[in-house]
Amino acid sequence: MGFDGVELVGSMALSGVRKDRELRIHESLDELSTDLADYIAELSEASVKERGVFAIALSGGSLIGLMGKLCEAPYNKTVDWAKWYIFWADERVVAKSHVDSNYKLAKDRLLSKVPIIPSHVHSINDSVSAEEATDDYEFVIRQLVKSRVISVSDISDCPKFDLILLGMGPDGHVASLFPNHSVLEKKDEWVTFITDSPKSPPERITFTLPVINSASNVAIVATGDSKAEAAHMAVDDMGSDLPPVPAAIVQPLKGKLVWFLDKAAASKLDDGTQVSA
Ligand SMILES: O=C(O)[C@H](O)[C@@H](O)[C@H](O)[C@H](O)COP(=O)(O)O
Repeated sequence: MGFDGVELVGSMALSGVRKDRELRIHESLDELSTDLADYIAELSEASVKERGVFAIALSGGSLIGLMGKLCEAPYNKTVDWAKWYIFWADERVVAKSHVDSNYKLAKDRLLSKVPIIPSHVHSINDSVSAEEATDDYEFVIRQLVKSRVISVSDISDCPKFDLILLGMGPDGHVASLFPNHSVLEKKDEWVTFITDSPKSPPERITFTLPVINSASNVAIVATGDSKAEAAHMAVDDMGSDLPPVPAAIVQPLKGKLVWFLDKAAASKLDDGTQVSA
């Protein structure tokens, strides 16, 4: 089966059809962090109950700091960490010990503080080229789909992660899918790479849009004034004249999309005054 559904989702964004997503807008970063931790813990519990495992993909940036409450009570004790399998929706092509590494960020701030099984942490190979690391990573994911650690989508031939967590840049990029970049057109691969990222560092590995849109759950977490315009362009109906920002094309085919925003990032939304309880 091809990726026709993903193309349909793309054209829905272009034609301005109202998108199916939940907005969670918070007064403070503290409230947002608590809600994000609750959301992740609930999805983990549901997935472990249903499948016995929880396959979660992380991104880099401020998202990881905002997940920090997961390391604290009650989550550090109540989450079934041994059932977590960790992946990266995108990674910078640098050594794992490099300050720019998304793996290092997650390890330092989150993974080293909770009892995750080290062999369940599927980071990207940092000792080969971007192209080889991409092939390696897709191979690893294919093996884990075969062994059902990751489900497979019934409507695309993509893996179906239980949760993909994305940050969003001020230009509306998610993972390493940048606006007006040919990486947005990649449909036949699960994982791809770029060597000309507008955000440093230039070499990056990323899930493709079909993989993101095949997940059971996708969350986009964006905070601060600098994200307000991109959030507006991604969340609100922009008509058909403008090319959609990458975050606007994140529309899970069958899964659920939740946006976590603070008031600053939501300040330009058509209904951005609605703060979550
Ligand atoms: O490796 C990366 O650079 C990311 O995965 C990228 O997609 C990030 O999530 C956004 O740029 C938002 O980052 P901030 O939340 O730090 O602005």
